[in-house]
Amino acid sequence: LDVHRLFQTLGPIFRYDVGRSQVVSVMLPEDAEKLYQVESLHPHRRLMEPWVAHREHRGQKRGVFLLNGPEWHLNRLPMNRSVLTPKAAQKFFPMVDAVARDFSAYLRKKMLRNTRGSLTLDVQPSIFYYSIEASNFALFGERLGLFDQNMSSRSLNFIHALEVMFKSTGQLMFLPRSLSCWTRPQAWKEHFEAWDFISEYANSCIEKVWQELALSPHQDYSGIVPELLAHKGLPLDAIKANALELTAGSVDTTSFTLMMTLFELARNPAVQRALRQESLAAAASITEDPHKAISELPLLRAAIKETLRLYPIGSILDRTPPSDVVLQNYRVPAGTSVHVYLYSMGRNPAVFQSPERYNPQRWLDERLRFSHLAFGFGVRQCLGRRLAEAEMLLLLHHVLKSFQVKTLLQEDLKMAYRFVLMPTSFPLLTFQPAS
Ligand code: HEC
Ligand SMILES: C[C@@H](NS(C)(=O)=O)c1cncc(N2C(=O)c3ccc(Cl)cc3C2(C)C)c1
Repeated sequence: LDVHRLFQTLGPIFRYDVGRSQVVSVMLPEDAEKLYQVESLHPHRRLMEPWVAHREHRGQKRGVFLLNGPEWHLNRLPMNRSVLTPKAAQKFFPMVDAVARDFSAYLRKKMLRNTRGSLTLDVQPSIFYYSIEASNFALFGERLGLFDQNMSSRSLNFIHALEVMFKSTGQLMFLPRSLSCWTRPQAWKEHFEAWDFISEYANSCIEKVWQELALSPHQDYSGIVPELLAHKGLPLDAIKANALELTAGSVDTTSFTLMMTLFELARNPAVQRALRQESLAAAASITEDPHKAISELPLLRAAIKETLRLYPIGSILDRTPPSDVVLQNYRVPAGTSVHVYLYSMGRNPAVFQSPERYNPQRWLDERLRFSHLAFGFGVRQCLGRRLAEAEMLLLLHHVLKSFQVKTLLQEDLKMAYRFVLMPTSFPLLTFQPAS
């Protein structure tokens, strides 16, 4: 938010020094496009030092997020095949769909317990459980049953470990370790403990699938990680490192985007009604083939883009261009770290008309060039994009088809940057059968 104010006083580009390193900050689509045009086959991102420190301390390999250069490329290609291609999506959409339907049934069951036939709750725990349940099923082919029993302690501990890891990341990522190990020793301790739990959680999921496949080689598709293990496109320790990123990276990202979408739909009933109509019309064909949600729900896809415009959970794109690049008439030398601020881009009236309005239709009406950057750009864009879209599209489709969501709160929510951009608090939402 400070950077957002800086752009308003300094203009669309500025440079600041953090210790020894310089960062150039931009927020216009044209500058993001220039970075895309000069990037190499292995686009370079500055690494998250606290995360790398943990991997080195534990002698663990790194996943694609923490790699650069040829090693990144060697990992990214087999990962794309199992996670990002339409062929892969065709296989895991039905698995996510089953979980989204269970979530909708779970809401209905709780609604029927209420004499007024409505359900008012803090939706955050339920949404977090949904994204863990859906991702675990798509990744490992196993249902955790989080909607059946009440809050399982193992998943609660996993969510808590992620929360501690993200919070300490936000505290440590802007300072060199040589400094922060003295100024924030407690944050480092919490950071490593959280990572140890997260790694153990993800590794136990992989060990179970590894053992099952070793004992009885399974022929047909049973999830993303079994596919990676069967294809042998990567050594086991590289698969473990990447599966850790997919497991841990699929919780807060989709959960907060879903929560912010439900909140905006609750305070924009006209938009919510239009989406309900679209979902009711598409319901039959999505029942027949859940992957059709991609083509049959254009307004809902636009609503997700609109949520990510106002609340980009990955709010800073980071590139180190391999050659000099001119941004806003300044020559930025090769090797300079450049940040693209999506929060400021999304709220810039020069880029989006009446930016404060939640208006998904804008994505269907206007030609918005290089303006949907919420998943990044180029070959280094978000690896989990298709799984994220599946989880968000299908949950919203099944919920909006059957229920209306309302809230008393009409004011904007205060957002905080804890590596993931997230709301500092979240209002009660009320679900009722769609009238
Ligand atoms: C299942 C895992 C997963 C999910 C879910 C996921 N991501 Fe990602 N995302 C990744 C990984 C892995 C990377 C690192 C890719 C790389 O560096 O090659 C990444 C990278 C990114 C980047 C940086 C891209 C770039 O060009 O530098 C952005 C932005 C991003 N994700 C946004 C999102 C958003 C927005 C969502 C959901 C609303 C999301 N991600 C959900 C796994 C995921
Ligand atoms: C929030 C946004 N930041 S970003 C990548 O744009 O700068 C983002 C987008 N997509 C995925 C993530 N991940 C996580 O949350 C996460 C947790 C633990 C691990 Cl081991 C790996 C991850 C990744 C980086 C996949 C984060």
